[in-house]
Amino acid sequence: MSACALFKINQSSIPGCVELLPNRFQDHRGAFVKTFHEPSFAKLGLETNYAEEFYSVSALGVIRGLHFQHPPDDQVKLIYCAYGKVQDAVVDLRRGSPTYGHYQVFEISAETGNMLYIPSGLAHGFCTLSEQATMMYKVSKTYSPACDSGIRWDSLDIPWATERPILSERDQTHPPFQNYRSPFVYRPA
Ligand SMILES: Cc1cn([C@H]2C[C@H](O)[C@@H](COP(=O)(O)OP(=O)(O)O[C@H]3O[C@@H](C)C(=O)[C@@H](O)[C@H]3O)O2)c(=O)[nH]c1=O
Repeated sequence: MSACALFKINQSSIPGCVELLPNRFQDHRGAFVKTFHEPSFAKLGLETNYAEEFYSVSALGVIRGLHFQHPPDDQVKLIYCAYGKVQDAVVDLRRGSPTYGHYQVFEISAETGNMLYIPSGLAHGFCTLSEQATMMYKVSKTYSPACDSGIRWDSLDIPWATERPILSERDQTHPPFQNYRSPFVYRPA
């Protein structure tokens, strides 16, 4: 684990993907958490330019994913859970990466306040573990329906918390990972 003044960093097994633990100021009113600080991100070598911010609200047992935007509108994502708890998963789609085709699973929760920094070239998805979960996103490129893509949530052996998830229609039609011809190429930092 490395640290800067505002964030502790846990490296994941997938190069470039890191878990951030922001400082949490707790008092008798509740908590105060800073989720983005440009100078700290710059010092940590993380993307500082975000083009959009959005959130989703999901019921227990929902899986959203596994999503990414392909080039030229590929995105870095910074995500956290503002309410509830999710099982989050990322998959490395970067050809030539030492972890190409590997996934990593994280538990992301409002209580822990942990965040995930997801570089371009990773597919992302999550399963809601609480009655409801609100997932917050900052992304480095705006939404591009033409580049918005996915691979099937169940095409790797990710140990999802549910076998019968609530899915969007679109998420039932993505190709499996094995059939996806990835345009992403790994570039070591
Ligand atoms: C992602 C997105 C969707 N939309 C629209 C399209 C659609 O009508 C509606 C819901 O879209 P989706 O079903 O794709 O929403 P959702 O399944 O929540 O998509 C998200 O999933 C997670 C796992 C991610 O990693 C995100 O980047 C994003 O892809 O919102 C936008 O207008 N802008 C956006 O940036």
